[in-house]
Amino acid sequence: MHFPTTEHRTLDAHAPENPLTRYGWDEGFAADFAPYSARGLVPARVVRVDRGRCEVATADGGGTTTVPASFGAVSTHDPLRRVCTGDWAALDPRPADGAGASVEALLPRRTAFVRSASSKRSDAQVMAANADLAVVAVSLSDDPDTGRLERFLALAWESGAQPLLVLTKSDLVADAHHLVADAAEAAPGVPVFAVSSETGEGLDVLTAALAGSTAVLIGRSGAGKSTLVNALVGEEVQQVQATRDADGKGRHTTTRRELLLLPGGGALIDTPGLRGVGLWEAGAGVEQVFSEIVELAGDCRFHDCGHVAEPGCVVLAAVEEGVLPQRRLDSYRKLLRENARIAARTDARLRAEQRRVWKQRTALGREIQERKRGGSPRRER
Ligand SMILES: Nc1nc2c(ncn2[C@@H]2O[C@H](COP(=O)(O)OP(=O)(O)OP(=O)(O)O)[C@@H](O)[C@H]2O)c(=O)[nH]1
Ligand SMILES: [Zn+2]
Repeated sequence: MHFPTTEHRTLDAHAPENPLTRYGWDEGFAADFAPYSARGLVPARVVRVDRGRCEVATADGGGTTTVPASFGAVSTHDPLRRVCTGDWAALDPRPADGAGASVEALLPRRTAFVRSASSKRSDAQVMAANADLAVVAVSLSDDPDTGRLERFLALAWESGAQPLLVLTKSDLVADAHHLVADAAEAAPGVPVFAVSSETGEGLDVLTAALAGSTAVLIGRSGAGKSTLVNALVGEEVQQVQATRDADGKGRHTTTRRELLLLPGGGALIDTPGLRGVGLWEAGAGVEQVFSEIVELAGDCRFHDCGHVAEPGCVVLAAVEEGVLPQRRLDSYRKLLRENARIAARTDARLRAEQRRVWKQRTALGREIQERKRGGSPRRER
């Protein structure tokens, strides 16, 4: 049978698929969105944030729209509440005042990949929202740095997404098998893939693992992330992207921290190479990375055992018996300490913020008192 393409569409018995399904829209998000639908708002996925503007994909038309990244009545200084790539936004497509479309609210994030913005400051930075998978890319050609891998995995777990470990550049090593085994030891509960973007080895398996999910790709600079993204996205999608540009020029470079659709299904959020990653309140993530130690620790005599020299310490016994590598225990302690330091810094920041709010309130209180006494307020608020 042969149908002309247009007729084929109208004859199709199935309801047309919501274009946002490709972007990860599902029943759960639809349920969260119901109150916004009632207000005439439409769902949109943030595919890119850049200098106060964000690019969003909506259900109508094949393209994306650029709207201001700020939202809500109150502008917030809390970085965790800023629009970020992967967010689901409630968009007002046609505000009454005739202004352009705007973001009115964000759906609650299922997951958030957060790191501290710099090692010196206690700022959090959300790199990606609503990723189902957190793909940690590590090059097989680099000297293995298990400590760094464990740190990346702690962040990945902490995001709430399921971590995957992708060992890149497999074409550069003769025997990847033992390297894969070493990495797997540091990554309990994490599926491990060895791939080469050069030869294509392992890409089909990875493509299948990513299908139907939103994944965020993280890893240090030079790990081969861009090359992997290009290999996974392929020529075809780049062209689709190019033709949908309004000016018809198209983009030929991959913009970092952009949500890209994969031809095999699913979406991928690329992030810029992280020279180092600071943990951000990653206590739960650290416990996940060292789940075998946490499990052992449940049998230590003291429930607050530090696994240093305590009697009846099952963790130390496991090291003694050669079941648990000493390196793993050292690494665990190191990341716990680092996380505690960051938590303390965050507390200090919160205290400072509370002081500021308290000062404002006192000033406001004074103003009200003065007004009651008939004095004029000292400043407009
Ligand atoms: N042989 C080989 N080289 C690769 C492979 N993947 C990436 N490379 C090379 O590794 C280098 C770094 O790759 P990129 O893709 O730029 O790494 P990146 O992780 O995106 O780095 P940043 O952009 O700094 O975050 C480049 O010279 C790539 O050509 C691979 O599978 N095999
Ligand atoms: Zn112990």
